[in-house]
Amino acid sequence: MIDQYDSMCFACGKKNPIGLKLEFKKESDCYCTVFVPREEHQGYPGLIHGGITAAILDEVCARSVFVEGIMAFTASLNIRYRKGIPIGKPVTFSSRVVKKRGRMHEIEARAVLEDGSVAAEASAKIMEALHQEVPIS
Ligand SMILES: CCCCCCCCCC(=O)SCCNC(=O)CCNC(=O)[C@H](O)C(C)(C)COP(=O)(O)OP(=O)(O)OC[C@H]1O[C@@H](n2cnc3c(N)ncnc32)[C@H](O)[C@@H]1OP(=O)(O)O
Repeated sequence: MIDQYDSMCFACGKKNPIGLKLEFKKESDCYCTVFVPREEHQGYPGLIHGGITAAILDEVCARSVFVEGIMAFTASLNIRYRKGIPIGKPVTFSSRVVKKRGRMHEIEARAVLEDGSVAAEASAKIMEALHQEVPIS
């Protein structure tokens, strides 16, 4: 069912022709995806556009709630860009839940380069929707 639901998502939709087609996996205490930026994701020459980084950080945060079968929206997203992310090299984006209070999930995420250095960090507030109509099992 999730495939049907997310087919046109810019970040993860398998049918979105201009999408990033990210695939995610859940590990013990985090949720992650690996992305290799291409030239069309560039801002300054040789470096990924910060908006693409933001989109992936947003996705890895919100989706970590969504995969639990909870319809939720990003209420806020704060990013610290520490290093430029080069085109053509794998970047690992991961998130973890820090706190949950009521409908609000506080999530932290990071983008890590091949050499293990942190290129970007994010903190997000992901709010459960009032009407939970998520067509996933
Ligand atoms: C398809 C498969 C892929 C799935 C992954 C998709 C990933 C995509 C993730 C996204 O990018 S979602 C798109 C970007 N986000 C949005 O478009 C959300 C737009 N905003 C909203 O829909 C609503 O504002 C929102 C659902 C976030 C909250 O509205 P509600 O009506 O549910 O809550 P309300 O505004 O009444 O606030 C409830 C409480 O939370 C508090 N609150 C709301 N936003 C807050 C915030 N940002 N920070 C702190 N507190 C906040 C608010 O003050 C209040 O506190 P109290 O209960 O104490 O009064």
